[in-house]
Amino acid sequence: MSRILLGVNIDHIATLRQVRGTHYPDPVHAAAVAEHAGADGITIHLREDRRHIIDRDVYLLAKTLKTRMNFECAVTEEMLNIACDIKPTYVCLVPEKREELTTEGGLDVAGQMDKIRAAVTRLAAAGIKVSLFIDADKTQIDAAVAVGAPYIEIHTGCYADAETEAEEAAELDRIARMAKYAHEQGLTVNAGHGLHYHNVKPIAAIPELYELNIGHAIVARAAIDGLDKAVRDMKQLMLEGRRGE
Ligand SMILES: CC(=O)[C@@H](O)[C@H](O)COP(=O)(O)O
Ligand SMILES: NCC(=O)COP(=O)(O)O
Repeated sequence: MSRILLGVNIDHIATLRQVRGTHYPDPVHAAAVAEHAGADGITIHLREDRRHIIDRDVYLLAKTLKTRMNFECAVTEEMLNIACDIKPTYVCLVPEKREELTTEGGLDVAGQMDKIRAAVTRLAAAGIKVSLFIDADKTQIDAAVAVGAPYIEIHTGCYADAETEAEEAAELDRIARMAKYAHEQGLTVNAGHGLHYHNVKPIAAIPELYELNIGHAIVARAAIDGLDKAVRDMKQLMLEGRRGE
């Protein structure tokens, strides 16, 4: 049985911080905890609107991570400049829409080959391993090979959002077939988006997948699992305050 790796996406630790403009919770701290718990890598998405991860996080994490950074970003001059400056182990190029709630689909590599090839070439020249976040689609896989990307990440959002068992099974089958196809083309194949504790096992069973990137569900689980201690700690501090301690 081959190994499958977990990249923990900590974007939504930063979301909690940004919605209140506080200094906590700190994604740098969260990354250290995730690494201690066995994360094989840390994924962050520096969105152009800085809605969660901010530049300060990226630069600090580049210094503090013990594993490796998977830096997700849009294909813009600003983001490519930051990537080449910090030189993470991986850069995953993703599509971005300003108003979207979350990433809605894969990058259209086939529709902008020259632009993506130039970005891949530039990042590779800086010593970065480049991944393309794409749908489980043969045309996009062929395009990823053609532009010289060594990695892809298959967008699992359609599988995660499936409303019926039949739809979910069809999406799983498509992801499994395309992971095999991409692997046969020489690509290292990752997957992610929308994976959670009830849908991850069938995806993890696909033998060609090298790593899964999972964030929202892990952060959500942490909030519930940590709530008991968090309430107890607050009550204890209140008691100490009342006693004048
Ligand atoms: C590309 C991807 O799937 C992740 O970066 C995800 O998008 C992070 O969460 P948000 O979409 O909420 O920024
Ligand atoms: N690229 C997918 C990712 O990093 C995590 O996505 P999600 O688990 O937060 O939906």
